[in-house]
Amino acid sequence: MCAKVYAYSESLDVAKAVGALVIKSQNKALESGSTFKIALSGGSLGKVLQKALVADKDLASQVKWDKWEVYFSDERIVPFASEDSNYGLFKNLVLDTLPENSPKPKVYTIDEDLVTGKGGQLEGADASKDQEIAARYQKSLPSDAKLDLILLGCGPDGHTCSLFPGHKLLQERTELISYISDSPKQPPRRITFTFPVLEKADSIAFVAEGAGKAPILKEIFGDKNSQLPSKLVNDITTGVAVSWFVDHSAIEGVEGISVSKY
Ligand SMILES: O=C1O[C@H](COP(=O)(O)O)[C@@H](O)[C@H](O)[C@H]1O
Repeated sequence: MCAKVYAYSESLDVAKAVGALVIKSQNKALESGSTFKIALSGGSLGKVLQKALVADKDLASQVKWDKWEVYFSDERIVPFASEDSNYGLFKNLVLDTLPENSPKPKVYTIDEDLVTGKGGQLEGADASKDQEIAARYQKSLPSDAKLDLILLGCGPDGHTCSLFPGHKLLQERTELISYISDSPKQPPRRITFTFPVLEKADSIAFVAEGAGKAPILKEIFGDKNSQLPSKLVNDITTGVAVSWFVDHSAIEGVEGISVSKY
């Protein structure tokens, strides 16, 4: 495992470091291409992105939104207006706060019509529909499925994206985006990146903060035999650069890491 760990005492400093990584990754992508392909997660990452890309005026001034192509590493199968929507979180905390005249990114979302049907209400669980939602989202990926940067969270159980411990999706090698109907974390219906997409990325960065994450980070970094999803991402050997941006409370008592400052 060669994941780099960047640790800070203050949450704002974590956000600033994540913002600096995003800008560095953006500029690297634009040296050789016309767009910056980034995948975002939901959960606690929402507020980190708001601090990094909106509230921090220096970093915000460096974001070339019109060059961005935004994907979601996982998405809950709920209406966009739901508080559970990862897209809805990014829209509320970042997109809707951009100035009226600001360039806007191209954002790839799941097909909400498939989520709500004609009635506009969330329809019941239906594996074939969730498979269709995943398949359609997979079609929105770049043809080579290569993303420049994937920002991931790490749940208290070690899940990342919507890849949960012990789930068969950890072994999925064909579908780039698959679905889960029985997520152990609410809501139950989700789509998620699978490892073939993660393995193709140029760079992956986890963001994990708070003492509540220390126990799982102890396993992720301390147990070489751990099969936790976040640990398996650390173990990817396809050349993707994996890093962690944490606060000191999240790594309290965690062994097996050498801490840097970004
Ligand atoms: O359910 C989810 O959880 C993970 C981790 O969230 P966090 O709040 O513990 O950082 C998140 O990365 C993922 O996008 C989300 O669907």
